[in-house]
Amino acid sequence: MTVRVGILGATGYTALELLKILVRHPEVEVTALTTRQEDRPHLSAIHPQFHKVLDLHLENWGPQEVAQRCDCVFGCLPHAASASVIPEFLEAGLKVVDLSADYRLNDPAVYTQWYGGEHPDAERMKTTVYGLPELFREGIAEAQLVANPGCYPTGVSLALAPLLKNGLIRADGIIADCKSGVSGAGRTPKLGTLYPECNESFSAYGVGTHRHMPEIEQNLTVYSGKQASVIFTPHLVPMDRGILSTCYALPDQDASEKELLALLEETYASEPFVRVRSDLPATKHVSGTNFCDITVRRVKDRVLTISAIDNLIKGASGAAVQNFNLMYGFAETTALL
Ligand SMILES: NC(=O)C1=CN([C@@H]2O[C@H](COP(=O)(O)OP(=O)(O)OC[C@H]3O[C@@H](n4cnc5c(N)ncnc54)[C@H](OP(=O)(O)O)[C@@H]3O)[C@@H](O)[C@H]2O)C=CC1
Ligand SMILES: CC(=O)N[C@@H](CCC(=O)OP(=O)(O)O)C(=O)O
Repeated sequence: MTVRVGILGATGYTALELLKILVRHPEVEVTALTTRQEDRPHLSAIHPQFHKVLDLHLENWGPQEVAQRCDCVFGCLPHAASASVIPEFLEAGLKVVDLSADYRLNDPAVYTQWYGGEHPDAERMKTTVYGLPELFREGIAEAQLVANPGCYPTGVSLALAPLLKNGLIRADGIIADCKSGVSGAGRTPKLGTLYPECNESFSAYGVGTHRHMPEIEQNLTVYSGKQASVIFTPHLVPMDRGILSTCYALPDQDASEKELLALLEETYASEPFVRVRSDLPATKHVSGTNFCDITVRRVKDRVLTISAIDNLIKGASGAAVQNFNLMYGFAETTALL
């Protein structure tokens, strides 16, 4: 079976990583790439990596033109822009994996509080399946629309959720201290991601206000059944890619480091993309892969988790293909290992 795939927002970084994976996918033919540019740029002019690999032009197509050529689309658009077009693809019968934040939260009021403005498709967001298979596999295979998780919430939730659910850490007082490479901010130019602004500099941003805080809390709360409260602080690190998340939690039971590690190992024993390890994860160990590496430590009166992902792969495009594989009944690891 060949699935005809389109990518919306094909000039960006997540689209680039998606294409690198999809050209290796035996069941996929890429048939549409969109941009707002009017001059039909060739793919190799936008992403020179595909010179003599994929002979396609990017087109300023709307949903109807894309829907005629595709069975499934990956949405690589900014939030709000995404939800303004996705309903048309769903009405045309296509499957959609949305990499934006538009369908991740399940409460429209929380969306309005953190993203501003009314959600353009509020009823649908309440019931959209959240595509983090290791924690919420149920429903992905049958879903027409899957909300791909945020990059920071992926690393943090995979590390903390099993410990919380099993009563090993408390739901209150959690701190998630996270560092991201600059590609996390996308390819669209911004002052803060210009080379002289971010090179040789390490800075916090979005302190107390970052929109991934409610997404992390939602994941932990839904998975564990306990109302989680998290202080999330992201930092920008002068590297291309990768996220390292160090999380601090109060123990709920006096479990040893060995017991904490054993719980994580047991939880993820059959998960191909989560590697629980006793040594310390690093972004370099997962760069270019769909792995999330996790460890856990007891330090004084705290439990610490440390996890590493590639923001563009397990934090975005790799996870999107993992969801796509589940939605079409392909082996979950297809094109990803
Ligand atoms: N970068 C990352 O690590 C991660 C990103 N994400 C999310 O994935 C999505 C894509 O991210 P990323 O690829 O990094 O972003 P980029 O900025 O690299 O690319 C986004 C693309 O969307 C198009 N676009 C921008 N604004 C609009 C608009 N108003 N209407 C329609 N199209 C628009 C642009 O294409 P053009 O100008 O050619 O029209 C642009 O190339 C975002 O929602 C992002 O938040 C999620 C997880 C991780
Ligand atoms: C370094 C950097 O800027 N990272 C981005 C990551 C967000 C992202 O891409 O996720 P969404 O899909 O939820 O927007 C940020 O903090 O906004």
